[in-house]
Amino acid sequence: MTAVKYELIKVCKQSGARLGRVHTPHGVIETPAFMPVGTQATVKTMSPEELKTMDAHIILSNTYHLFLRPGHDIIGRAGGLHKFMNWDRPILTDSGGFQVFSLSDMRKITEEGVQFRSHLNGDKLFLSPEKAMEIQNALGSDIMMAFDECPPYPAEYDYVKKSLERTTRWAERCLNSHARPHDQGLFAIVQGGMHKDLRIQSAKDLTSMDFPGYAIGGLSVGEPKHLMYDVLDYTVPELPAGKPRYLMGVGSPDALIEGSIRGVDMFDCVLPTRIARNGTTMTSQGRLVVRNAKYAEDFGPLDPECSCYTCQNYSRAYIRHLLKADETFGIRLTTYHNLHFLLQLMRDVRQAIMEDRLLDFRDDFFTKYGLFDN
Ligand SMILES: CC(C)(C)OC(=O)NCc1c[nH]c2nc(N)[nH]c(=O)c12
Ligand SMILES: [Zn+2]
Repeated sequence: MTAVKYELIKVCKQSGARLGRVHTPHGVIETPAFMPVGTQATVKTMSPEELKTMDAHIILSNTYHLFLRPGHDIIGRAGGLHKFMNWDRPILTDSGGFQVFSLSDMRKITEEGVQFRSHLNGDKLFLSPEKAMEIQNALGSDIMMAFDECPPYPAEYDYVKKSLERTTRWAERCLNSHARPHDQGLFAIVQGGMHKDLRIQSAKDLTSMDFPGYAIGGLSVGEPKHLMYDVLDYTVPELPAGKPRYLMGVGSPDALIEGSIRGVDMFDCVLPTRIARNGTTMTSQGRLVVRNAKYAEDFGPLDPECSCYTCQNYSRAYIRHLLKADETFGIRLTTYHNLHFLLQLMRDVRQAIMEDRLLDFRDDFFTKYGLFDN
């Protein structure tokens, strides 16, 4: 019995987007959902209480990083990741495959798995489907990701085909080796680059194994956005309507809306936390770089339409001062606002689906956010 179940609530009559719920051992996720990223067992500078105040239903963490430091065995002995980081809502852990390819060099891929050197101390390490399952079981995440290869972009057709076929074999090994002591859900990851026939082959092979959910990997890797949307247009329909669809690494406001319209239910992205650290914020009027000198005496909030803690209590001038003075509180304020902005955007998307008007919502949002300019 898998304790991760998708409940389809309704389909938007105007856009075809879905409103749903993902039930997990640690609670329910309203979808479409944005998942804040907490790679090293923390959503940078945010406390669990602040994440609950902005009503994040689920956060991400990462097998590769936690395997390297502090070690999944320590976290296991601490009682698992929920206890270790004091987060009692759902956690999704990425499988580490992607991070090996993007973070460490000196790596060697074989059918068995991937040999690589730690990007921290150069230690020779090895990750395989079985190892990735062992680590995620020790972490006790509610949703685990299968061990996959995210091919570089662009990549040769033959390489992408060989890679997706190995990713499918790896997914099967995860399913078979995946003992679910915590009733964890295991999502497979569809690959296939930007090739329609390969994406459909990957989706068909994986859905024939009946996973509790399906992720779409290998996108948002530098391809133009319209190409990502084309891939979604022909890949999402290959996935079962009764299971969640998770688009990995995607999180700009326009991509969250366009992905929801194409039937995606879950998203994650480091964007809101990463750009916050260099003083870039997302507001209803578009991006605002609060470090800019023009805000030195701007005593208004980051976003006049935002109800978050940052916008209720602090001015652009104050936040700019903190960032210029390298005061950590400044990054906490921009991070809090950016995460709240995307979580609020997804609440508005869910409301628009409920009222069958998501396409109208998209047009209004894009006009205000200045997305028709670029
Ligand atoms: C470049 C960024 C990170 C924005 O996006 C991607 O690389 N997108 C793809 C991606 C993100 N996270 C993944 N995890 C796994 N297992 N596999 C993947 O393909 C991906
Ligand atoms: Zn705000």
